Formats: sequence, C-alpha cells, structure tokens
Amino acid sequence: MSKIIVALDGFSSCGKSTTAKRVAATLHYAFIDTGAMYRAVALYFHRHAVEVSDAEAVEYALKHIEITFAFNVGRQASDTILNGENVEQEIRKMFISEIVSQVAAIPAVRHAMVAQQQKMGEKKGIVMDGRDIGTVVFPQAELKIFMTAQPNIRAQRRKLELLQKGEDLPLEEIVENLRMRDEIDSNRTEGPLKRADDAIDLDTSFRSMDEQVNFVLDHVRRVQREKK
Ligand SMILES: Nc1ncnc2c1ncn2[C@@H]1O[C@H](COP(=O)(O)OP(=O)(O)OP(=O)(O)O)[C@@H](O)[C@H]1O
Ligand SMILES: Nc1ccn([C@@H]2O[C@H](COP(=O)(O)O)[C@@H](O)[C@H]2O)c(=O)n1
Repeated sequence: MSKIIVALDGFSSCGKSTTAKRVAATLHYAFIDTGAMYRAVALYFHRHAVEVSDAEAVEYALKHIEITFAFNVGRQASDTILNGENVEQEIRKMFISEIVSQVAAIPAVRHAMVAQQQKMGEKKGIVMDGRDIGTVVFPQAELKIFMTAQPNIRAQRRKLELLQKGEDLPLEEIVENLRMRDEIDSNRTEGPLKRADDAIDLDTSFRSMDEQVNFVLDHVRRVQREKK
C-alpha cells in the first residue's frame, strides 16, 4: 500500500492529537503533534524572557532551540524534548496555553517550525496535526481532515484531561483560553488556522473516540484505493 500524508487541522481541543495518534498507530505511520513544537518554543521563550516583539531576541532564541521527540513506552506516545530535556508535562500546563498562540503568531517562529515539519514528512507515511498542515505545511497532502466540536464540549473534555494531570481549573478559564487561542490562531497573518478548500469536515461533538478514528481510517483506505 503506498504511503500518504494525513493532515488533521482544526480548533483547540477538538480531538486532533488523540485521533492522529491512534490513526498513525493503526497504519504504522509516524505521528507528529505540531502543537507540541509551538508549546516547546513558548516554554523556551518563557524561561529565557524572550519578548515576542523583540525580533532580534526571537531570531537568537530560534538558533538555540532544538526540538525532538522520544517514544515513551509507558504512555505509548512521543514525549517532546527541548534541547535534550523532556518537557512533555511542562508544555501541557495552562501557563503555556496562555502564551503559546502569541508565540506561534510570530512569522520567524512559524518559518522555523514549518521547515522542520516539512522535513519530517519528506518520506510520507505520516499523520500530522495542527492548524496549518493542510494549507501551508503539506498543501499536497493526499488526505486533509478539518476537525471541529462545540466549544462547551471541547472545554469539558480539556477540563477532564487537565484534572487527570493534576490541574483543577474553573471551566470558565478553560472556555476563555480556547476562545482566545482560536481567535489569535484564526486571525494571524502567517499560517492562520483555516480549513483547506479540499478538506473533509469531521465534527467530533457527538462521536466517540473510536468513531472519529474509524472515520479517518475509512478515508485513508479510500484514498489508498483511489491511488492504486
Ligand atoms: N470523541 C471524544 N469523546 C470524548 N473525549 C474526547 C473525544 N475526542 C477527544 N477527546 C478528549 O478531548 C481532549 C482533547 O483532545 P486532543 O488533545 O486530542 O485535542 P486537540 O484537538 O489535539 O487539542 P489541542 O489542539 O488543544 O492540542 C483529550 O482529553 C481527549 O482525550
Ligand atoms: N500547526 C500548528 C499547531 C499549533 N499551533 C499553535 O500552538 C498552540 C498549541 O497547539 P495545541 O495543538 O497543543 O493546542 C495553538 O493554539 C496554536 O497557537 C500553531 O500555530 N500551528
């Protein structure tokens, strides 16, 4: 079966990463969570007090950031490594969610991340999730899915996830964070969150995880059949 690129884009917390991870595992494809890369950059900026408006400091910082992934057998998922340090837990915290969209809106940051992501997909056989995968990173992807879910459902799911990781936050704070990130992500000039014209819509509001994974896998098989 020929290998393809699967691009999953959409709003915050609508199930992109969990779906992408399971689709990739089923297909024996690589899975890249590009949000983790922007989160790692945001963590570096936070730790080194890099101002998003200071172009020189941003350029300097980007030269000193190396992001890699290491498979964690216990989690059966990749951990994000920033300059040799495992930052997987740190980047998922709310303080990073509060700053990441401002960092991800910087054109120089996007250029650096997009170049790495394109390299990762050179050999195809990859499932990548983010905001601009089907529009900017891989406009030639054979399958593009645009995921949505109702804001209150997304917030409830994220609240539960954060609680399981030890962060108990008011639902209103999570609702506001998702709204704020979606707005910044949708309105930036470089690589905005946008549905590709040839994307297939997937609303996960009332679907189970299995249903949304199977929805994507059915489309992968269709695309593979059509390629034969
Ligand atoms: N169909 C579903 N039913 C219930 N929970 C779900 C469903 N899909 C995803 N979730 C849960 O919702 C939360 C958010 O999912 P996930 O992290 O995959 O979203 P995302 O779109 O990648 O978010 P972000 O863009 O913020 O990284 C997770 O806790 C996940 O387990
Ligand atoms: N392709 C992408 C992916 C993510 N971002 C930015 O990172 C933030 C965090 O992403 P999550 O998927 O972990 O929620 C997101 O809000 C975007 O600001 C991006 O710009 N492009």
